[in-house]
Amino acid sequence: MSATLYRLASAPFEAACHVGALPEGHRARRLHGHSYLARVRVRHAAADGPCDCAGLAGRLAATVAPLDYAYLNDIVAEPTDENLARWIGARLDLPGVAALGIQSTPLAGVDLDAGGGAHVWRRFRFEAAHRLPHVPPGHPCGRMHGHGFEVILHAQTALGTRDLALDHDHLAALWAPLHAELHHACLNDLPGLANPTSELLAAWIWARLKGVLPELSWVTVYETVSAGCHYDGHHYRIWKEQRFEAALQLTRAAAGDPRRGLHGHSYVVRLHLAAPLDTVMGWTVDYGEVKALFAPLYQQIDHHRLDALPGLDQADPASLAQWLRERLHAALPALDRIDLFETPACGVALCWGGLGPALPG
Ligand SMILES: Nc1nc2c(c(=O)[nH]1)N=C([C@H](O)[C@H](O)COP(=O)(O)OP(=O)(O)OP(=O)(O)O)CN2
Repeated sequence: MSATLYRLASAPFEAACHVGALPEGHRARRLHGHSYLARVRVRHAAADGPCDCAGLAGRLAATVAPLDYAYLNDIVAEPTDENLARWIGARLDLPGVAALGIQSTPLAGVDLDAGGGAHVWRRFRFEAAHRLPHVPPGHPCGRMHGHGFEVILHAQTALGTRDLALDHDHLAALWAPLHAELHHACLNDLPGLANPTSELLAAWIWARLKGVLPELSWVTVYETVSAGCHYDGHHYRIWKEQRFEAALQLTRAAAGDPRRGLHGHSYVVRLHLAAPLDTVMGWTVDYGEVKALFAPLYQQIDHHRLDALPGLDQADPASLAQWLRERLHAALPALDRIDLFETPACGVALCWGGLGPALPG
């Protein structure tokens, strides 16, 4: 199956603003400040040459530099997240931009797609207990345990020429009654959540909100910091994330590029899988099983020199993601996307499933 490769990059900036486009009395009409993060996802074709995600991260950082420690209203008349994303997109001036996003806090942001759509998201957290009643004896999730769950509500809407797609506060207001039910609860005790897997929790939240939020496009549930599930009303997609530490040398980098010499990174790899729900277990694929099936490959890359691995003489993120795909597809047939970050600011997403790339990433 052919795959689509995206370069992913992000760049932070600190800035002050006030947003007059919001209704009278809204707190963001007052002068305030944010630690912003700009994010971009750019489609990369073989004809584009080497897939240099660090180059993209550098270009994005240079593009947002005029916004750093600035009063944004001097630069963008109405500095909503949507307008900041437009401003950055126009100056980045790159072909193949699939999404350009701004998060004004770690809890909220918006991504603009190439078709003029706005994808608004807001992150929430609740602390709860649960156990999974149908797992085999001895499975750790069969015991009563708990998590600091995180949920992202995603809303997709056409933006047109508007300054603002949807106020994040609207998502927060709709979430509030669910938070009251879920926070400090035992999920198994809630009606409809007798088997509270991430998948069934995401579907439960979807069923509760879709009627009052027609723009709802995905619900994301982070069960732990490293694993979670997306649900869009039809499809379940899960991910499992792992970190690894490795060295490499990019012998084909341009003359003078320090990456021609030995260097290293703390990598993050995120494996995404799309599969139908197992109606007995209430999940798609067990996160623990994904980790176990990845383990033999993980042992080859963690605390190793990547360019010494058989079949991987250039260990740039795109080549490494492809290398992992070739070695994982037999063990994990539901795998349909691999995200690989060499730093928090730069990486790739290799996607070959029928569904578009789901956030995060
Ligand atoms: N597809 C699903 N798989 C699993 C679910 C689930 O809801 N859907 N739930 C669990 C457990 O509840 C467990 O607490 C979380 O799983 P896991 O990522 O395996 O937990 P760890 O944090 O312990 O993982 P490590 O990476 O090994 O630290 C299991 N599977």
